[in-house]
Amino acid sequence: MVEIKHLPAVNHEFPPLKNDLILRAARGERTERAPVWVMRQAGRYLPEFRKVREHHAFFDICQTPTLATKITLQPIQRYSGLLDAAIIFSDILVIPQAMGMIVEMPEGKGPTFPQPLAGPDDLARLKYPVDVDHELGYVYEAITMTRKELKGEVPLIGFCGSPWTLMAYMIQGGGSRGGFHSAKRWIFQYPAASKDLLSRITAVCIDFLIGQVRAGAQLVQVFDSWASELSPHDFEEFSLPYLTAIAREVKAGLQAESLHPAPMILYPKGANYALADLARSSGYDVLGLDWCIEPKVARGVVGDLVSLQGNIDPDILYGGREAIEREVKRMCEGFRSSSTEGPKGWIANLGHGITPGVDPDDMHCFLSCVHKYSRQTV
Ligand SMILES: Cc1c2[nH]c(c1CCC(=O)O)Cc1[nH]c(c(CCC(=O)O)c1C)Cc1[nH]c(c(CCC(=O)O)c1C)Cc1[nH]c(c(C)c1CCC(=O)O)C2
Repeated sequence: MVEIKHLPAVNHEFPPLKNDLILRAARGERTERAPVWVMRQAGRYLPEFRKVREHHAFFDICQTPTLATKITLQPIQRYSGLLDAAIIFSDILVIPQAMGMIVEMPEGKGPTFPQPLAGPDDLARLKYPVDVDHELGYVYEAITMTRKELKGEVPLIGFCGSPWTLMAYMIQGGGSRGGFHSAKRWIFQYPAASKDLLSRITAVCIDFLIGQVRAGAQLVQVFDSWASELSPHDFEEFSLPYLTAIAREVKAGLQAESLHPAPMILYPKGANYALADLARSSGYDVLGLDWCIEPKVARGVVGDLVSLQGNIDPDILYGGREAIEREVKRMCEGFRSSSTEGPKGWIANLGHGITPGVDPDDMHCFLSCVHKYSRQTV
């Protein structure tokens, strides 16, 4: 059982936590089996989500705490006893909205910014400074409500996008389909303005993550989903310093307010070349892996400095039950530190978010297989 040593400044009454597996794994401890959750576990592959979505616009759901709570709980209820964490229903793009940008989410089309940032002069259009608690207070409300409704079954994860990934959307104006050429052009043509923008986003991320913990989040994850667009050199210049600042300032902020020292997870998709540096000096407790690196190689690179999360290819969920079982078994063996003991410092997950076409029963199979194959054998 996890003991919350410091009383939060906002003293919410939350039910006692019954399953702290993910918190222990995040702290690098050995666990009797791997805790498991799945990125985008509350979303379009679930018919119960699509049903709610039929009646509400995407960001209306995010901004309505009762609806966000209901959807956050959907996978926890459907996969009763199989998931070891909930992630608050929201989106990384609420930060650009808080900074004054319009973001739309037309059904089935992905995010759209009608007026993306065209050049450095457009930075003047952004709110500055941003009153994060005011702009994103609805996320905090959803977190507090969800934490109560979870009744201590599993911990609740809060999150935000990384500065680089958010900058990429704010300039590109949409999803990944057309590539991120405009955003990349900024870092080469306007490096100073790019850094100005990255610093502004970083400040919002810091306040937002601290606010989420204050509201009841027990872990936080930073999604650098488009780290894969950057060369190792550019990652070091345009992503890493901002990620590091977030970890440092969030931890300092939590300590200053005597808040729960929520473990911090970084998911730097496609930046496996940076794992050694990230483990040594980024300040995150857990590094999320995509599927392009073998677990044993990743562990070899990071040593015991951090916990790891991941990392099965999400498309394995389209491969049928036999393939799911075979590949989960292989993943569990890859993360095992000895042939008999349970895993140490490992949170099982996919290597990226679950995709909309997955059959929810195949997700069930994935979760059950993690329970079965990650268990200690003595
Ligand atoms: C890049 C990114 C985004 N959003 C997010 C990321 C990082 C994770 C990743 O890399 O996949 C993060 C995110 N988005 C959503 C959540 C909460 C749900 C959960 O994780 O369980 C989380 C953690 C809901 C969502 N975010 C979105 C939906 C579908 C929206 C709809 O119903 O139309 C949901 C449930 C829309 C969204 N939002 C975004 C895209 C590219 C899309 C369209 C593609 C897609 O659907 O995956 C931006």
